[in-house]
Amino acid sequence: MSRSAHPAGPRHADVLTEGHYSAPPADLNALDPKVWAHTVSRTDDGVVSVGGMEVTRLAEEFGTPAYFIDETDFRERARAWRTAFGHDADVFYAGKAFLSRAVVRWLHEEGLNLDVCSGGELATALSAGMPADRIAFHGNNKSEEEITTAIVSGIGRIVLDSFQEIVRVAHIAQSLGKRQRVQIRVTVGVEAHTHEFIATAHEDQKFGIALADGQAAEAVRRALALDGLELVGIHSHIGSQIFDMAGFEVAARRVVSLLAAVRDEHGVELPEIDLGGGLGIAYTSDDDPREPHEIAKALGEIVTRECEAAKLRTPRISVEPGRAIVGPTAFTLYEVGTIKPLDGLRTYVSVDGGMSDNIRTALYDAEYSVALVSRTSDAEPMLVRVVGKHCESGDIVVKDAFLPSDLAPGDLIAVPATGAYCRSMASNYNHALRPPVVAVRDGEARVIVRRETEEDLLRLDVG
Ligand SMILES: Cc1ncc(COP(=O)(O)O)c(C=O)c1O
Ligand SMILES: N[C@@H](CCCC[NH3+])C(=O)O
Repeated sequence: MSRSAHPAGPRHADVLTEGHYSAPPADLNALDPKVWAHTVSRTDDGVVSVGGMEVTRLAEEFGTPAYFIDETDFRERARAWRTAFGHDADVFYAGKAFLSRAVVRWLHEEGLNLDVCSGGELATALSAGMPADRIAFHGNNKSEEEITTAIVSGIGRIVLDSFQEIVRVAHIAQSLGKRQRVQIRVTVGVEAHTHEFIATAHEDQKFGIALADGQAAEAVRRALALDGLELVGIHSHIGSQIFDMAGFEVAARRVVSLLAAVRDEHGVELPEIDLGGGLGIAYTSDDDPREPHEIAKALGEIVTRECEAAKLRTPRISVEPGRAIVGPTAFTLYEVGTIKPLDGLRTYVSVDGGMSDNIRTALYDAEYSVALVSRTSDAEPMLVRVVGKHCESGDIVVKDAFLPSDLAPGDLIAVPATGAYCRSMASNYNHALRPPVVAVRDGEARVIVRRETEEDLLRLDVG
């Protein structure tokens, strides 16, 4: 990302902080469709609307901070993934990105499957009517209780993450008189180009069983020998917020070579491979994500080519996009509070939320965009840092951005692309009340996850 001098005069931000900022956009009132949900636009009076509802009205009715999710956009993106992969592949939405019962129903209606990674996500999915056989269960440390519940519910597959878990799941399934469909998660030894904390295919991290040193082959050997397991495939997930397809290509190639090795050793052709999620989205105008049909085509071609070369039947492919479906469909609406210009640096704009509703900036140095949405402005751009109200100097929502210099307390600003890993990673730090998620569609808004109350907090405090 390029750096530029601050338009309003001499600034020392370049030397004094690690912030990265582009030149201010030509038009601060413009909303880049790359980062905003599909139905977001400005009305003639300058107020931003989503799903046919103006944010000023939404703020009045639902308060701030709040997440607004564009249901039409969510459904369109889910459908685009399903149709891109067609009948020969399955799309499992990764519930960790954001899960609620309404979301489960939308997914079910749009024909997607679901990946869960905890008993809580499984309970949410089942309670909203997702058929158990369309659910996959992930995690590096599933409890015996979670495994039992999953098997009893008739879950479609459990993704085995370690040697110990192979034995554990087999034992539980057998004691329940069942044979559980499973995949083995392997680490293919790829360094995905993303933040260290969200890269998962290199060896020195907690997920999966390494392909290296014959470990994955040994895991297959053990799984095939256990009566409680029906080994149906191999799983790889290389990390998250990735734009470069090269890592997926290497992963696909290595997984197919394991399938060939399994066929050669055991005479068994495993019928499935899962290539995980991890596809990046646009958080700022500098990001250029790929469309689902491009991704589907690229992955399908590699797998087919590699299988032909290895004389294998092409396995059924599945993928697990989370962020790429839900991320762009929501924004967080905040009310501006204190505005503090720091001479020679930037202006700190405090909002009524912060790291409790979006931890990603503090955790991953994530970049976001921001816009004034309750009105337009022709004022000069000012370099801002949007910060929350928590007791941390790292409580930053948007590290570097431009907002109009006439910004005032009471204005509404919105941060787009907060559908993934914001509400799902929200916390009660400083006893913050987690914001609601409001679904907007065709001029109607309804709460799908309500705002927390002080009673909710106190209910857990039984001392
Ligand atoms: C196993 C697995 N599948 C799918 C996902 C979803 O990733 P993303 O939201 O980046 O698509 C994750 C999270 O990174 C994951 O760990
Ligand atoms: N929570 C991460 C992604 C990790 C996904 C789970 N493996 C994020 O916000 O980007």
